[in-house]
Amino acid sequence: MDTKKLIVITGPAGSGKTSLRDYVIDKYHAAKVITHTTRAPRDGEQNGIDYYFENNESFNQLHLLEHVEYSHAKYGSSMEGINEAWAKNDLAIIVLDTLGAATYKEKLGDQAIVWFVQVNDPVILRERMIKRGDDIERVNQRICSNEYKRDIEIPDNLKNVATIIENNDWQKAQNQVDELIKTI
Ligand SMILES: Nc1ncnc2c1ncn2[C@@H]1O[C@H](COP(=O)(O)OP(=O)(O)OP(=O)(O)O)[C@@H](O)[C@H]1O
Ligand SMILES: Nc1nc2c(ncn2[C@@H]2O[C@H](COP(=O)(O)O)[C@@H](O)[C@H]2O)c(=O)[nH]1
Repeated sequence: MDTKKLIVITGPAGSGKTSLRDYVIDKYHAAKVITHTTRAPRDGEQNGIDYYFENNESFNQLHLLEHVEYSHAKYGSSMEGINEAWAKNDLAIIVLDTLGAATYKEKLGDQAIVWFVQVNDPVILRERMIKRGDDIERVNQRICSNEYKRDIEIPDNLKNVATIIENNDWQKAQNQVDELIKTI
């Protein structure tokens, strides 16, 4: 059995995927897989830490395992990125949209452990994004995007694959993650 595992965190924008990823990194020392995007950095985001920020030209030159468009920006991840993370720790972690999560499950099989983060009221998602400091126009544009609408609920192809993490309450979500980590 392969000892290297990849936790794939997916779910709606604002649900808390990145917060839970950082929790797993801080507490369990999982290695972060940094992905690439053409979207502009948010306040406080740093190149090479939060994302590799690309322009269209540099993005098109990357050798990616998968790539998607999400609310008018491009996102993509590479096998090199996964291997770099696995070189640091047998447990790696990546945040992806639901299309990417399905692709990883297909390509990595049991090595990919998929978690779908959700909240019980979508109104909370917008509030969290605004509170995070996101530009309101960009939040509104995102909410209108097909990708945002698609990822609000777990898609059929992930229903038998992903474990749902309820993130209405931060402490409860952390407790659920602690239990899940024990099963890996
Ligand atoms: N349980 C929670 N209760 C209240 N606020 C939360 C909770 N979990 C996360 N947050 C906050 O909500 C905001 C969005 O969280 P986060 O950035 O982790 O979401 P995300 O799913 O990664 O979003 P995106 O896909 O838009 O990048 C952050 O400001 C975070 O601190
Ligand atoms: N399929 C992929 N999805 C990715 C990748 N990197 C990030 N994401 C997902 O995109 C949306 C938007 O991200 P945001 O940081 O702008 O809020 C979100 O669902 C991310 O999980 C990737 O390389 N491939």
